[in-house]
Amino acid sequence: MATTRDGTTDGNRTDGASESAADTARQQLDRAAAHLEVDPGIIERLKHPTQVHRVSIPLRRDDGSLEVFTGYRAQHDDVRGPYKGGLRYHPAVSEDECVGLAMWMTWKCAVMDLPFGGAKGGVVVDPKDLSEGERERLTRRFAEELRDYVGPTRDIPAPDMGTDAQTMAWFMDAYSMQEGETIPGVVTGKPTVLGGSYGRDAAPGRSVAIVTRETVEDRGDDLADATIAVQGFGSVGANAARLLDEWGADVVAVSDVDGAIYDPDGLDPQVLLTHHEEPGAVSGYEDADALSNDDLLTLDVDVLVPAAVGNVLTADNAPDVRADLIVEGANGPTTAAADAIFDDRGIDVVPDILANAGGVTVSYFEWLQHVNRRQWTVAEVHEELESTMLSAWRDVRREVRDRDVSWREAAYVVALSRIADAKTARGLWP
Ligand SMILES: NC(=O)C1=CN([C@@H]2O[C@H](COP(=O)(O)OP(=O)(O)OC[C@H]3O[C@@H](n4cnc5c(N)ncnc54)[C@H](OP(=O)(O)O)[C@@H]3O)[C@@H](O)[C@H]2O)C=CC1
Ligand SMILES: O=C(O)CCC(=O)C(=O)O
Repeated sequence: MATTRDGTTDGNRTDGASESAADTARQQLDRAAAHLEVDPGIIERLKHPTQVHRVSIPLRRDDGSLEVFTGYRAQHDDVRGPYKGGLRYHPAVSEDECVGLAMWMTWKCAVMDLPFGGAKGGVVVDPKDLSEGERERLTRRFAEELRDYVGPTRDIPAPDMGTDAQTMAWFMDAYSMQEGETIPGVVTGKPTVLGGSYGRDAAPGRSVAIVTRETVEDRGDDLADATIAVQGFGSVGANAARLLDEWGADVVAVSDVDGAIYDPDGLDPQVLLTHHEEPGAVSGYEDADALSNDDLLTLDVDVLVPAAVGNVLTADNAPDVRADLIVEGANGPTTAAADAIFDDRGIDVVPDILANAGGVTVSYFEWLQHVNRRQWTVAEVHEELESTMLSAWRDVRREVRDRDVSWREAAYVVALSRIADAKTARGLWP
């Protein structure tokens, strides 16, 4: 059983809630399927991953001792293209969490109309407890253990929580050494010197900001008048907060794993540093009020952006949430029970599979750049991302209006229709 950084010991949870990521994903699938005429066999099939690989990763620690870590790669569905999804290093990683996250990747790639399926993996480890050398050795051994299951046309990992471009470079190098040739296409989210795309690091946060801007304006409000609370000031949260601030919104609260800071007059996310930039900088910040991560979620703000871990919005705190709009930066921050409460309370929740999809979208751009052997400028990446996000956001909004359903159901309707059509066209799918 894993011990999480916040002290809980439930192997499937990051917050001790009773709904696992796979439970949530299956309940969301059932709710959305009710709006579509899809063969029930296809829906049943989509409740199960195609394969889950569990590997043991021996690591020689710097002090000479040997520790064995557990890693997973869940491959959910590949009807539309190779499996695609990140690798997470976090103490609460579990098989069940990887399965739920892999399911969300399948819908995310379909809602963005990308030619990929869904996968997710990770290692049960707190990367902050490892030296850089230990992280490199762990990643190389993980890549060796996954060698038979990944590849540019099979399954393409990318960064997620606790991993970054450097992790992808080590993974790509270890895989390439085993294969006997350089194979950059085995991962995306690489450093740009190895064929990575400009703008990939900031892309999930950028898409959260774009989706927030569009949805706020669609509700008839002005982004410049909006107050925003962001849970998690890491890759997704900090990039979203900085862009929203640049576009005129007031980011009044942000947090890291140790707690939140709040200033009703607005923080300056441009000067606040992430843990990666300076460890402890957010919770150690002194010119704002200190709050708990739980308190941040119930602040009286216009927009709440949960951008840290899963299952933070539950049946327990959903009745106390005061935001009018929730935009999911993290994967799976809202349990199905909380979703139903938000529905009843008229609080719109723009789902993860649309909001944070900028990451996998720029991963797709990286793949295109690799195939064409031409690197795009950051301006080209931003322009393409903006237009791809707007097109997906409009597809989903059309379903929200036409079917009078929630944003999550609408996004699932778009995704599921495309997946079901692909399964039907390929034929004999069972
Ligand atoms: N990176 C990517 O490409 C993508 C990530 N996502 C999702 O976004 C979420 C965040 O990922 P990412 O930004 O990459 O991760 P990072 O590790 O860069 O940042 C995570 C942030 O959340 C904080 N945090 C960690 N644990 C907790 C906790 N228990 N309670 C509150 N805050 C916590 C961290 O604090 P501290 O700084 O102290 O560590 C950090 O500020 C995840 O759900 C991930 O799956 C979605 C799409 C793409
Ligand atoms: O870029 C990718 O392939 C995957 C990103 C990811 O893991 C996610 O969107 O949750």
